[in-house]
Amino acid sequence: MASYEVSPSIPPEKQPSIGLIGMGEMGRMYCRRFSSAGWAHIYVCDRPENFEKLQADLKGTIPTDLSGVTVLPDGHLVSRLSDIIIYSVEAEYIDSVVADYGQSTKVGAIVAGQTSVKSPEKLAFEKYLPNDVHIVSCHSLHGPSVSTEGQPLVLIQHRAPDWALHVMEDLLASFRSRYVYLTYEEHDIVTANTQAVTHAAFLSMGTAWHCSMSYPWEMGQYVGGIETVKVNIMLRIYANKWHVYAGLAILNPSARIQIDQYAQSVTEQFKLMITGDEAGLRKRVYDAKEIVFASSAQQRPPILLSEEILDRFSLGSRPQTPIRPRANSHLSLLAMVDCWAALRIRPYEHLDLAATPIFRMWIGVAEYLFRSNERLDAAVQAAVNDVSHRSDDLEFVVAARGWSQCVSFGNFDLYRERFTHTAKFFESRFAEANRVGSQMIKAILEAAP
Ligand SMILES: NC(=O)C1=CN([C@@H]2O[C@H](COP(=O)(O)OP(=O)(O)OC[C@H]3O[C@@H](n4cnc5c(N)ncnc54)[C@H](OP(=O)(O)O)[C@@H]3O)[C@@H](O)[C@H]2O)C=CC1
Ligand SMILES: O=C(O)C(=O)Cc1ccc(O)cc1
Repeated sequence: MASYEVSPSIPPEKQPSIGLIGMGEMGRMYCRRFSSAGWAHIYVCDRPENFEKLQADLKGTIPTDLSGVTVLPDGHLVSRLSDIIIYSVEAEYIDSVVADYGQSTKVGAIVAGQTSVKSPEKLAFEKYLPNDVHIVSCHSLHGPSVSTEGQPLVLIQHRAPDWALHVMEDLLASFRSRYVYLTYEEHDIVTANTQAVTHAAFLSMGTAWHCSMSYPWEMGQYVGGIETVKVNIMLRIYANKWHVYAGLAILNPSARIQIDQYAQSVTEQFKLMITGDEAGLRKRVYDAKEIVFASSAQQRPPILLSEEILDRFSLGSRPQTPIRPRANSHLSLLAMVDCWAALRIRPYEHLDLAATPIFRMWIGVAEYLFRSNERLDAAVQAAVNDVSHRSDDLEFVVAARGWSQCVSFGNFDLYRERFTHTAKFFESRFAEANRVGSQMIKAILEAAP
């Protein structure tokens, strides 16, 4: 394929053909977007054994939207026919899938991967793709149910001339996403800082609540304001596919360092709490605040809406008479900022460049606590002096260390067990959480400056 105008408005016979290998959540989302943008030749496949089911699914659910789409039995057929190919398969399998289909790639085609972690994808593409095809990879930095509009979309021009990058830009233009140009290596460092460590915090919350056998928002406690954000995002993550989180944590060489530091920050702060070292904890918290928030936060409007507006997205029934929040140790947040400080991670730089919606909200929650010395002092006070938080905090320490150990062992089976075990505990709440969580994310993103 040579350079040419790429737009769904040119005659169909002049349009490039698009191939999608892997028709799970992300593959289907891309397929729907390409089809409704008017691209005329879209070839898609999943595993061969899913061929009939995929045909039925695409017919049954949205018949009118999916014009231009042809379902094929496997990736060889897609690869032979397509000028631009996007692999959207599990990170764990990218090597074997590209090993199978890579040799069938059409001469001169452009190949991309949607994988959340790029190190294995890069190796697989370099190893198995013929030299006469171009590599321009991509990564939409949001989940399949979030609108693509305005969200960061990473483009990686790896083994390709400039015209091939422009073809990808034109192909994806209808998404109205914001392109972020990175190398493969930069991508993995940024996403370790933003996604992997953030997920570790939310996964730990879920594990801790599961181990306490509690749905905190149904226990008559105050779960409004920033607690609402924590609960909604935790549920959103456990409602997603386990392999997405396992892949980006285990296969990203940088992520282990971040996740390990988070567990260490949690543990060290907890030790200050239980030894009654209020001055030590306060110093540690304020030192971290100075490093992470000193300049950036004060000049920006807050990310989150007011606590009252966040209350609207609370799960469960709301009490007649509002319960005021009890002071909380906020261990998960104190440790997040401690971890950013220890690793010299600058969350606001990532926010501007390549933040996922979840990372944006997580900074928002941390910022809410750290912007106010009054709230921060209350958290430190409660952490050291109010023993009623101890059992929750202890569960959180154990959970954070467990996730860190699991990732450092690189064990996908253990990760799946841990994830699905807790996901089951929360399963009956996913539908409501997805509905309310989507509204919350939309409201927060729309309010973003
Ligand atoms: N979900 C998310 O929020 C995001 C995910 N991503 C990334 O996108 C990729 C896909 O994720 P997602 O769509 O969520 O995951 P899904 O599990 O929903 O989709 C992956 C699909 O690829 C299929 N597949 C596996 N092997 C093959 C093969 N040999 N040929 C064709 N299809 C195959 C899988 O089949 P089977 O299930 O049978 O294995 C599955 O249907 C992952 O790398 C993920 O990290 C990126 C951004 C956001
Ligand atoms: O926003 C998040 O962190 C999510 O959990 C959704 C997500 C998951 C995987 C990606 O590669 C990109 C986005």
